[in-house]
Amino acid sequence: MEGIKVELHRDYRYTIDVENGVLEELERYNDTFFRYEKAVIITDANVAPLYLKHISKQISQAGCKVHELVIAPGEHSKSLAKAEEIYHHFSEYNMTRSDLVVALGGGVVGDLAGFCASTYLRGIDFIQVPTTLLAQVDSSVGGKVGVNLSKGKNLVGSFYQPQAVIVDPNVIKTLPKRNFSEGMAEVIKYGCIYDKDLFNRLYYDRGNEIKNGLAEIIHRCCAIKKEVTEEDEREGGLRKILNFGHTIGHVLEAYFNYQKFSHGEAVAIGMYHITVKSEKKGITKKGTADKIKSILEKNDLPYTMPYLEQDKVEEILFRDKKFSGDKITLVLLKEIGEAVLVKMDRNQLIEFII
Ligand SMILES: NC(=O)c1ccc[n+]([C@@H]2O[C@H](COP(=O)([O-])OP(=O)(O)OC[C@H]3O[C@@H](n4cnc5c(N)ncnc54)[C@H](O)[C@@H]3O)[C@@H](O)[C@H]2O)c1
Ligand SMILES: O=C(O)C(=O)C[C@@H](O)[C@H](O)[C@H](O)COP(=O)(O)O
Ligand SMILES: [Zn+2]
Repeated sequence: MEGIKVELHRDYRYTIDVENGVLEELERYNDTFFRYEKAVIITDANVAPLYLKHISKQISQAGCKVHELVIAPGEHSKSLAKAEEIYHHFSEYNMTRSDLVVALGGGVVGDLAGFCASTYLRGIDFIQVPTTLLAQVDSSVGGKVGVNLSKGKNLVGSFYQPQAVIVDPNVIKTLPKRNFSEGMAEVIKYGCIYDKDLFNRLYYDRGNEIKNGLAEIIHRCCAIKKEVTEEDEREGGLRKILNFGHTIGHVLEAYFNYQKFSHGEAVAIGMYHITVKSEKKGITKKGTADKIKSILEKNDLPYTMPYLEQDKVEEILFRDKKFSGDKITLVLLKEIGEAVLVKMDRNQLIEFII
């Protein structure tokens, strides 16, 4: 019998607006909000007192009934237990497929709210309003949503694109310094894997230039992520480069039960450590790791690998999503601005990590 062809078109589009003050002018999105009967804004307890009231009012004024859900801040909220709580709230609010979820917060809120939106009723539209630097340059774009398990980062999730991403760099003014540095780790990542000019800008920056030019830097990072995810939405190949530093980073986060290192800090250590190793193996141009270290130091990010017990590391490491069978694709640098994907087995991987 002849095979049955199912041809699904993927002409899905969304806009990422990066603009200082855009949250003050949310009425620009009235037509979008008006399409929905109800909206549930999910945020955390640090962001709520700063921005929730204002956003809630703006969305209600567009004619959409608003519910507010405030979760505890921190990585531990990115869990199946929290997702289940949120599903119960959705059902109390009688959410239907003509309603909307708004993720107002950092990467934790975005990943969790996006995951709930992608799974409740098999999918409700959602909009990302990222409020950390990390979320503005990375997590709000590209559609990876999910939650952690104690055994590993983002082990449960899906690819589910937002309807819009609304980025107001002004909100970064209230972000604590440590959280700003965490976002810089992902900015540095983009420089390492894709954009030598961006890397050099960070490398030669003497202080205020980055902060003064933040909107432009956020815009550049979103544009890079757009290019990569448009070419490879579901991480079949190219998209893996966005995982530079993350193989080690995710191990560090889970190893210490998401308490010692934040995501950005763990990725910072991962980028430096893997580059030191790949320089030694002759894959990366000499001097690259030192350059990365210098930018990490300047941004108050860690780079030293803590002591880790090998069997505990292996238990987490071998669940990395870049494994296919017994081979993993590791993201390394050829030089600054150019990533390479290298396939290796478990033993070779251990050599890179320990
Ligand atoms: N989906 C993706 O593609 C992707 C990409 C990168 C990272 N991530 C995920 O993102 C998460 C990390 O995100 P994060 O670094 O934004 O952490 P986060 O969401 O925990 O936010 C960091 C802290 O900043 C506070 N905060 C947020 N906005 C603020 C503001 N404007 N003013 C004051 N305080 C504010 C939060 O309450 C929190 O305490 C991790 O779970 C990581 O795995 C996902
Ligand atoms: O969008 C991507 O693709 C990334 O890898 C971006 C990463 O910065 C991000 O931390 C992502 O959540 C990692 O995804 P995972 O699939 O490795 O868990
Ligand atoms: Zn990341």
